[in-house]
Amino acid sequence: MTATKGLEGIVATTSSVSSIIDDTLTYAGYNIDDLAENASFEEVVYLLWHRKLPNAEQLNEIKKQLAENAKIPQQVIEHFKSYPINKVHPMAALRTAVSLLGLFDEEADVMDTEANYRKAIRLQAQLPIVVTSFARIRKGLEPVEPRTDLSMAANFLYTLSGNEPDEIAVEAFNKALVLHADHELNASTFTARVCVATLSDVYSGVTAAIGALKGPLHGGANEAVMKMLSEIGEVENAESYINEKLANKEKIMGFGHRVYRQGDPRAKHLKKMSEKLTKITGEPKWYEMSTKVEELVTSQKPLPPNVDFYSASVYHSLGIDHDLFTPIFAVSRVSGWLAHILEQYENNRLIRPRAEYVGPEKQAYIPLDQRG
Ligand SMILES: CC(=O)SCCNC(=O)CCNC(=O)[C@H](O)C(C)(C)COP(=O)(O)OP(=O)(O)OC[C@H]1O[C@@H](n2cnc3c(N)ncnc32)[C@H](O)[C@@H]1OP(=O)(O)O
Ligand SMILES: O=C([O-])CC(=O)C(=O)O
Repeated sequence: MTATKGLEGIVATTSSVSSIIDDTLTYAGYNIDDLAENASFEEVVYLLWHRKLPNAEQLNEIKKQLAENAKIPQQVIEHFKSYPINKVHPMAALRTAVSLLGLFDEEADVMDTEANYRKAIRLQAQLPIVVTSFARIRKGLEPVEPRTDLSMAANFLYTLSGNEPDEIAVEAFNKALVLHADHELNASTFTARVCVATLSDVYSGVTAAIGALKGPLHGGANEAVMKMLSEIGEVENAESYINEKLANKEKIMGFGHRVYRQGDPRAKHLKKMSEKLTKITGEPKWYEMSTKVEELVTSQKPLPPNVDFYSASVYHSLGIDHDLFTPIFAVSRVSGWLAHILEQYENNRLIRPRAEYVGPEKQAYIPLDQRG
């Protein structure tokens, strides 16, 4: 038995949710470029869960279900208020809140297909409101109730700021949600599948996935990118900053990918948005600095930017706090986690690989009083 470090190249399951073939990403066969230009996030949620685009009636139905289930229990709000609030990372709060939501869902442990679908709707609807409520409570503000007449993208921005967002912001945020929704067997999705393959419940699967997304080698990279850009500060500092990092063999956040070799197809959409939004906000330096960093990294290493790189300046331009970037990733990616969780239940087998043992062998037991 020989281990493959990081399971690179190992095909661990079949799936019809999304695919990455020859650097092309599709959701249920639909190219991400097409979806990014045309689809609403709600359509994508339906697509991932049903593997077909909804007709008008089906789209209205899922929108209605999501809108009707968006309010979060008061107990979650009270829980947030009890935290050492400024010391808690919003991803930790989200992870805890999803676990808590499970306590107030009477169907949490009901395992039939219909009940699991209803839980998927509730989680998809409530996650954005969990994030925006936490973001407001830590600033001493009351949560804003979601509106039933707004899209998911608009409702997120509305419940975050309390003001109805403009069309450009909603369009950009919707596109970001579409682009982050699913990505084959990434680390958090794999985590979710491993968890529910024990026949554990949907809340456990999503809680586990949030934990995996939090790390800076995965979803946490978008916050780390903004930290790096803030440290660089001005375009003219980029060269010395990046060269020093590369010379010290430090990783540049937002670059590289386990699967893509030629580049992440989502990055170009976020790059375009970054250019547009940073101009609108009068802070083009974030885009200029980002393109300079891209030029410096790619001229020295075969490491194109991934989805996390330009999303940082996009979210910053929308006025979003930097530590909410990864929770926003989760607000979108929960759609993919749920699609994979439902798919896992439909054709389940326990996921239990092997380890190549590299420890000492044939040890004789030493009584406690004889050990050094
Ligand atoms: C949504 C997402 O999860 S997208 C990914 C988000 N994560 C990041 O942006 C963090 C930065 N990137 C990385 O850490 C990696 O590229 C990963 C985690 C995305 C992929 O990792 P892996 O496929 O395991 O590649 P691994 O980390 O083994 O790197 C291979 C080589 O490339 C180098 N490398 C990989 N990424 C980077 C980077 N961003 N900056 C500098 N060097 C890098 C490594 O140092 C290593 O070099 P070596 O062979 O000389 O030791
Ligand atoms: O697929 C991966 O390894 C990481 C990624 O890009 C994602 O989850 O969107």
